[in-house]
Amino acid sequence: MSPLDAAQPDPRLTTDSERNETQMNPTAQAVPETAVSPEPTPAARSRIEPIYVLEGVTKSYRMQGRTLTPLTGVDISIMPGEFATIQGPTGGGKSTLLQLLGALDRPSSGVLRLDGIDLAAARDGVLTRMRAAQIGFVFQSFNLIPTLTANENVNVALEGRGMTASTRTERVAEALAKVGLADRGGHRPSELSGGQQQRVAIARAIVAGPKVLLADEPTGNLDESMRDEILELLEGLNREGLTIVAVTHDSAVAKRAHRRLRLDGGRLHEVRR
Ligand SMILES: Nc1ncnc2c1ncn2[C@@H]1O[C@H](COP(=O)(O)OP(=O)(O)OP(=O)(O)O)[C@@H](O)[C@H]1O
Repeated sequence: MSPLDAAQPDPRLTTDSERNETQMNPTAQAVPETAVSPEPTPAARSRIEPIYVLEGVTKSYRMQGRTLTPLTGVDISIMPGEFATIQGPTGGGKSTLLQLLGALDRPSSGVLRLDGIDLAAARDGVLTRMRAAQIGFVFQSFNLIPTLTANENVNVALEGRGMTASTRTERVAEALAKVGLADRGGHRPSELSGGQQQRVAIARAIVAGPKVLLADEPTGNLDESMRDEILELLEGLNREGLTIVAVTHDSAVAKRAHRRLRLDGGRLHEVRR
């Protein structure tokens, strides 16, 4: 079974309230729309819940006596299986929004639900478990540990999950195979190209079977051909049902997404094609 096939929250990582939430709202665990075959009926479609719901999300930072508010009221729903990009001016709050979506920080006000759970109101432990069970992250600078091999870098994401060493080894091998690096597990980042390093980072992000991949400029450090390779990889993962939200300055990336969003003046707008 691939890690993406196992994209259900690990019951050992979920709280009672999360389990109740799942029982009360089974559609929150629905198979992503893009992975359903044949096409769901309109009635079935209406039962698929958004993976993210944001209502009036604001975020302020207090710095040296000044208050800065990069997000002034973000409203959006993202459905399971979507591939969305967020563009916008430098300093416009894109990374801030991605941090909120990734449960790395909380909104100052508003509602931000991931899979039915309001992250704005959740305790720290719930945010930690949501991050571990539901979310994978990819960054522009790959953020691999230089002294570790590709296998070891991917393995880091499975620490603390109560898996046996052999299960972890199997999962790591599956994830590296999925990103096309089955034969590079023993290589350190310095022995890999930029595109290959980003593939390792993507393997690390998907190895635990998240529902959502959040990417901050995933192709920002890559040349055009490597960018296209990474985009094809992300598109393939998305076709298998992974929801992807990527911040990007690159219109070529945004053009490949189902949904283009623009963050401007602290609010998120749909970009018409
Ligand atoms: N932890 C923080 N503390 C204080 N201010 C912050 C913090 N994080 C971000 N900011 C400020 O919030 C604003 C939005 O920053 P953010 O990094 O979200 O923008 P961005 O759209 O991702 O920018 P870029 O495209 O340049 O990466 C900036 O003015 C930034 O200085």
